[in-house]
Amino acid sequence: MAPKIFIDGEHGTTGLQIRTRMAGRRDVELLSIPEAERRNAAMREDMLNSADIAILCLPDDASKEAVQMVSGNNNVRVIDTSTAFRVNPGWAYGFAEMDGDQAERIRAARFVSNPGCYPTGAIGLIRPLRAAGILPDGYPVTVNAVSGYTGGGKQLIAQMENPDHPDAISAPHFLYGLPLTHKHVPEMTVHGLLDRAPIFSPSVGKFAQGMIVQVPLHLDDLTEGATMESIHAALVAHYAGQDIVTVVPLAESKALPRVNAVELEGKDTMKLFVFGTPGALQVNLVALLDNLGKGASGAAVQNMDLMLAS
Ligand SMILES: NC(=O)C1=CN([C@@H]2O[C@H](COP(=O)(O)OP(=O)(O)OC[C@H]3O[C@@H](n4cnc5c(N)ncnc54)[C@H](OP(=O)(O)O)[C@@H]3O)[C@@H](O)[C@H]2O)C=CC1
Ligand SMILES: CC(=O)N[C@@H](CCC(=O)OP(=O)(O)O)C(=O)O
Repeated sequence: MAPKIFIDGEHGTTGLQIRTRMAGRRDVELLSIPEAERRNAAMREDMLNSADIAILCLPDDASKEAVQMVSGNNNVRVIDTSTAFRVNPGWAYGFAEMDGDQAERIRAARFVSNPGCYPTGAIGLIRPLRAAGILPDGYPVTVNAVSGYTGGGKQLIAQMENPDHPDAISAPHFLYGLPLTHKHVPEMTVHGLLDRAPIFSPSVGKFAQGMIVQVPLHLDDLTEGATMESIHAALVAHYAGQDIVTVVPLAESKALPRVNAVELEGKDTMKLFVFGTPGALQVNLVALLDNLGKGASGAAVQNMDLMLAS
C-alpha cells in the first residue's frame, strides 16, 4: 500500500508548491481537504491521524496545534515547514546536506523541521567554515539577504500583486526586520554553530521566487592563514558527494558580472559562491536559491523522500 501523505495547509503558498511537486507520483497517496474546509479542526485532526507523513505548511501556532493533534499517535511522522520546532533538539533539522550524517538523521526521524529559506543559505555558507575551524569564536557574522515576495505567503503576495490591497506595497525592493530580531536568527545561530548571534538584515524584491543570501567576511579576522581559496576548498569538501548544493568554481565566479536573484526559480538546488579578489583581505560568500524550492517546498519533498526510504 502506498504511504499516505497529508499536507496541512495544502492551499497556501508552500503547500500548493509541494502538491505541484507531488503531482503524478504513484508511490504515495495524497490525502486532501477541500479548500473551504482548510480550517476545519476536526477534519484536519482526522486527516493528520490517517497519514503516514503529515507535512505542515501552516503558521507557527497552527503547526504546534497540529503536532498536539498527533502527539498520541506514533504511526504519524511529521515534517513541519514553520519556525516552531527548528531549534528543538527533539526534532531533526531538515537540511540534508548540512553534515555528512544529516540525511540519515532525517531518514530515521519521526519529527523533522524543514529549514527556513534564509537560514538554508546562511547555514549553508557558515556551518562548513565553523566545522573546518576557519570562522573563529566571536566572529561578528552578518547576513544580508533578498527574497522573492512569495516568502511572505498569501498575505505578502496579495500586498505585492494587488495595487488595490489596503496595505499594497509599491516598493520594488524594501528592507524589513529592522529591529534585527527576525525569527530566523536563533536557527541561524544554532545550526550555523555560531557562539554569537549574527546581524541579519532581510529584504524583499518585486519578484515572486528567488533568493540571494550574503555573508561578507574579513579574512584578517578569520583563523590565521584563511584565504579565498581555502574557504572555497572547505565548501567544496563539505558538499562533496551530492548534487543539490553546488559550490561554483572560483574561476567561474570571477568571470560573473552579476548574480541574478531569480536564476534558480523553480529549482530545488542551491548554488554557493565565493567572491573577492585573490590576495585581498575580504570575501563575500553568496548563496543563491529559490525561497520556495530548496528554501521550503523542494526541501520538504526531499525530506519526505528520505523518510519514505527508511
Ligand atoms: N513561503 C515561503 O517561502 C516559506 C514559508 N515557510 C513557512 O511555511 C509555512 C506556511 O507558509 P506559507 O505557505 O508561505 O503561508 P500561506 O499564508 O501562503 O499559507 C498558509 C496556509 O495555512 C492556512 N492556515 C492558517 N492558519 C490555519 C489554521 N489555524 N488551521 C488550518 N489552516 C491554517 C492558511 O489558510 P488561510 O488562507 O485561511 O489563511 C493557508 O492556506 C509558514 O510557517 C512559513 O513561515 C517556510 C519557508 C519558506
Ligand atoms: C519574505 C518574507 O516575508 N519571508 C518570511 C520568511 C519565510 C520563511 O522562510 O518562512 P519561515 O519563517 O517559516 O522560515 C519572513 O521574513 O518572515
